[in-house]
Amino acid sequence: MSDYSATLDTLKGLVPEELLNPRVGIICGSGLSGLPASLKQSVLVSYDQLPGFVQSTVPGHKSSLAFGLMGSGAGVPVVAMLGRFHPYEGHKLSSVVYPVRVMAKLGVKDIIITNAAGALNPELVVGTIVVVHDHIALPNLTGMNPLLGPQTDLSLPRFLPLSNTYSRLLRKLVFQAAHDLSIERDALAEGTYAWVSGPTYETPAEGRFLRAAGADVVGMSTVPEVLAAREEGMNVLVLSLVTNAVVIPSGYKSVRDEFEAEIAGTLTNPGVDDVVSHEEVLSLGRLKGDLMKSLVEKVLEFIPSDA
Ligand SMILES: O=P(O)(O)O[C@@H]1C[C@H](O)[C@@H](CO)O1
Ligand code: HPA
Repeated sequence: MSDYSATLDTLKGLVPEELLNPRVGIICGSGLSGLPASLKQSVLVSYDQLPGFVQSTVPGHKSSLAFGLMGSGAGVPVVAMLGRFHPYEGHKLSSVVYPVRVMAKLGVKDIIITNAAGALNPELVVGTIVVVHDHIALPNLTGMNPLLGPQTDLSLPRFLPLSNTYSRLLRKLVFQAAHDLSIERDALAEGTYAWVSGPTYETPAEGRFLRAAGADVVGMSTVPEVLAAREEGMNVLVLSLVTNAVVIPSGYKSVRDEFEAEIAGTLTNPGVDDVVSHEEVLSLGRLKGDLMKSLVEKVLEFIPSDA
């Protein structure tokens, strides 16, 4: 059984009391660790100081929690993970969601989870921020669910409904925030996130499979955190930054056709296999980090204190 009290006691020794009851939790996705850059009264606690925390090992993820006040005016008390944990790093699912459970014990009511994701929906342009309204989690459907195991906390539900996972109120606030900030309409979309384990990116056929199943974007994180947050009773908002396209709209190009065109001397447009890289993912995070930051800050202004 996890010893949250050791983590909480350590935090009490490192973070001033007035910052220790954050209302909102934030998880920064790949390349998005600058989200809380303008925190007021910011206090950083590195994960290696915290019992129960593992380390983020992925480039673009820092291993620290940031406490502080975010947004305009007095600001909203938040705690932000500047780097997250992924199962593909070798972390157990219970470790991946441990910080979310700590956030719940600190009193977090609303959690804003961000990630970098590949577009499956060909209408989604790279750079779009997708407000996630649903998910498909093949790992969950095949027995890799962070809520599996003996029920150690009887106050939490054993059978968690997922039909209302993504808070309608918080999703609407994103569009209100975008409207207030005069962000162009096409910069935002709504969609379904498919969780895969990674660390491999999808083959084109896997991309088509996930698209056919109804997913708009795909990524290697988020869903475990969402499940733990919902189990803990938090309101959940997920924002996915589209960093690359997974399904190439033109689909598969036959190499036989290409060969035959080549020998007939009619080949004009030889096929190329697009590949995605983590560097590309991070560079999009840098490009769109400020937009994501202003959006999140504006949403914070609107979240009712009793939501
Ligand atoms: O932590 P997130 O989901 O933002 O990171 C994505 C998924 C992989 O960790 C990585 C692949 O580039 O980016
Ligand atoms: N697939 C899975 N995870 C990702 C991708 C992708 O194309 N891009 C960023 N994270």
